[in-house]
Amino acid sequence: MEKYLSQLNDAQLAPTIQVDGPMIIIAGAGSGKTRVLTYRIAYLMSKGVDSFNILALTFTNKAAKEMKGRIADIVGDSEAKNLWMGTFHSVFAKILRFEGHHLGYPSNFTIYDTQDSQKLMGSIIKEMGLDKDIYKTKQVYSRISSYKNSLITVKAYFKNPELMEADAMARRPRIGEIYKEYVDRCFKAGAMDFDDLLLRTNELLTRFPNVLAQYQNKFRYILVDEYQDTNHSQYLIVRALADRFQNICVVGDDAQSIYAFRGANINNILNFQKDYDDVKMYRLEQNYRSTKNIVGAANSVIEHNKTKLDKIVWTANDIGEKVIVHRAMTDGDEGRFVASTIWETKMNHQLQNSDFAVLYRTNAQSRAIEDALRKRDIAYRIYGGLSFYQRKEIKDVTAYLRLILNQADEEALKRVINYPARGIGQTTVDRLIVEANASNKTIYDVIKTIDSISININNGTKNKLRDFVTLIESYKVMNQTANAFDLAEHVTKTSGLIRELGKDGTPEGITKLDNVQELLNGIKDFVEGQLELADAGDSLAEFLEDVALATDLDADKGDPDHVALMTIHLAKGLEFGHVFIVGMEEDLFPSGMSMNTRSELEEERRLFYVALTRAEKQAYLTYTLSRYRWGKLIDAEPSRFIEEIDDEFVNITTPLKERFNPMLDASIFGDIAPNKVRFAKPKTAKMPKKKTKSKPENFEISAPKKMVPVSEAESDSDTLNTKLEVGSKVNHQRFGRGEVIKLEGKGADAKAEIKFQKGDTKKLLLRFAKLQIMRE
Ligand SMILES: Nc1ncnc2c1ncn2[C@@H]1O[C@H](COP(=O)(O)OP(=O)(O)OP(=O)(O)O)[C@@H](O)[C@H]1O
Ligand SMILES: [Mg+2]
Repeated sequence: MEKYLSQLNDAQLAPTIQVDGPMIIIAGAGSGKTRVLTYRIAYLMSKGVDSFNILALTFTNKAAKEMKGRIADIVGDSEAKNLWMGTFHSVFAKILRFEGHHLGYPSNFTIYDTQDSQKLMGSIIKEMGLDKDIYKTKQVYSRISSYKNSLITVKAYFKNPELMEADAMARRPRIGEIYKEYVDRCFKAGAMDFDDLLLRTNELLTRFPNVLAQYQNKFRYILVDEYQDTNHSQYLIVRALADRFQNICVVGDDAQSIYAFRGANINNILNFQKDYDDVKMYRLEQNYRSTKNIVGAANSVIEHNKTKLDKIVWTANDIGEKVIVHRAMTDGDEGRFVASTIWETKMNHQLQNSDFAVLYRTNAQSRAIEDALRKRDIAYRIYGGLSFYQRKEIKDVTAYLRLILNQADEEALKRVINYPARGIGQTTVDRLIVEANASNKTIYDVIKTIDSISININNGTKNKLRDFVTLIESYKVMNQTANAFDLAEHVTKTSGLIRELGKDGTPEGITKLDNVQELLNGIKDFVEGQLELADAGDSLAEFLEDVALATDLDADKGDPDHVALMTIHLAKGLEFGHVFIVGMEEDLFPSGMSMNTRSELEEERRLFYVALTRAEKQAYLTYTLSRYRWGKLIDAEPSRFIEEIDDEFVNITTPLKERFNPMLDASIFGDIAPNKVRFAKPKTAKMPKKKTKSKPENFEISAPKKMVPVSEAESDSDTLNTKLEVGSKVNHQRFGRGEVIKLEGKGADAKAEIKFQKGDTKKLLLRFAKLQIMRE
């Protein structure tokens, strides 16, 4: 048997080595679904399935990358490279590059990200003279997006009186017209938005049976992770592709379906058995990720949902610590609790920042946490905010690159036509747009033929427009021979972009310049990676596709040792040693907007289940008594979800006031970051060599000849005395036996430097070190 298969339990092994036919694995969090999917791919290849014939769809590009890396470890790099693996969006963007021409798209079509789409929608709303307070861009965008994901095309929309009526009732009777104009404009610009990547793939596979047959043959084995969160459009694509060979393996957990608000349909997983013949169903029950307490807590929560499949999740892992529930006064206090706990835990267990994650319901909650982490000098990273590639300076550079590839790209052109400023004003651009719409040409073509048309633009401006076209044409020429990096560097210099950013000497300006440099580095890496593959191909086009589909979760930028901050939605599928779920308050989590129906509330509960099950060792739940929301301090109440956890798995700590402790309270440090305090030279550097007079207060001594844990902070002070001295023999939970070589600090601040038998010397805060003292 292949060696890697021994890393699976029997229940996992069965679906892994089941080669043919439709199959579904429904199992709880942390039970190895993703591992099975990964190993199954390696197994298929070992059984002679050609790597070119396998398609694996994951929830994030990061997950695909990790999976591919793992498979490469088993089957070797060169084979793993042939696998088609990625998110629905990235895989189908790739197919549309090859096949989009059937639908009238150029192979170099642009992908509009959400920002581009919303900008275009905003300008259409403006051009149509609609009230922007009623036709709010974001709302119109999400409405149209939901039509697209339900495969309601413009044509279908206008055939459906109910939809039209619903929009009219919502005081937006002209949504249909906006929809039509938006679709036309994207098409004319040679652009697809995110929803198009699925909608057009569906259109392609439905309208062109030959194309469908070709991809059915190619993807003989299809695997889908996180199947519970597929939407209707994704569902149809998978069904169509798997229809011929029916070698489809989907894995998921109905209890982790959390994207209904974005069109995910839980019925896709519930009805899978009806969709195919002879579906093999597998269940995994053993959780390998979390402690018994975490698994127990998560199970007891999800029990409260009525709509669910019955599942068993158990673990053979340690019992671990109970889930800690902490009450804070305000969101500021909550942040300080998180930061100080991370700091102490790191110190006492010699952990990394990357062992911690802070999860929240809404992005707005990150600010208080960030402030507190910054004060303590703890490196963190926010995932899912504005991604690197969505920053203005980066979008400006990529807009030039997009325009070089596709001059029809309206959003790219509008971005750079007067940036850096070259005297082409908004009025001119508006006139160009009107002319382009009237003559059904692209804006770029209008400019190119500016001499032969009648347009109200003065000669001076016409010259500037001509210069702009000449500049872009010169880049196009360069693109035929130069690689993407050389081209991009040339563009940033000669377009005046770098000069423009350089004028701004503020720290923000400098950061922007650094970001542009970082982008260039990224392009360089990309190009070099491609050269390695001996596939220099159309490197610019591929780079831009990666950029358009990159989410912030995918970018591995900066110091990897950081605390991860993200919404729970984004944390799906991930795992961390220690997880803080903050803002456990009614109206926030569950969200105030999701308490009207049982199904909404149950989705919130599933979200909480996802959050809890990210933790391996320790989960913390925090709530506040009052919190700033919408600019006001409002009273908060603990979330109902806290009470839903069985008592045996939680430890509801005493209120903050009673826990007051100078060591933990950031205010006592003023501006000094505590981790600097930690490294500062102690004032009491010269400790007596032998019997020390200093008595760390919070320290309890064990009975003679017995190993007794030293109590923690809350110990009764009467029992706190110490005979601990230099030379004492101690035992530490993690580091084992050692000898005290130095003592310093007093009271809550007392530390001991201990030389452990394993060779390390560590300085530990006695208050939390849980030392056991060996007395002879
Ligand atoms: N048989 C096993 N032996 C040891 N570790 C395992 C085994 N199966 C899974 N694991 C580990 O347990 C953790 C959870 O596995 P995995 O991420 O595959 O679970 P999952 O079911 O996909 O979870 P989620 O529902 O959160 O996506 C991972 O760290 C994985 O490496
Ligand atoms: Mg998984």
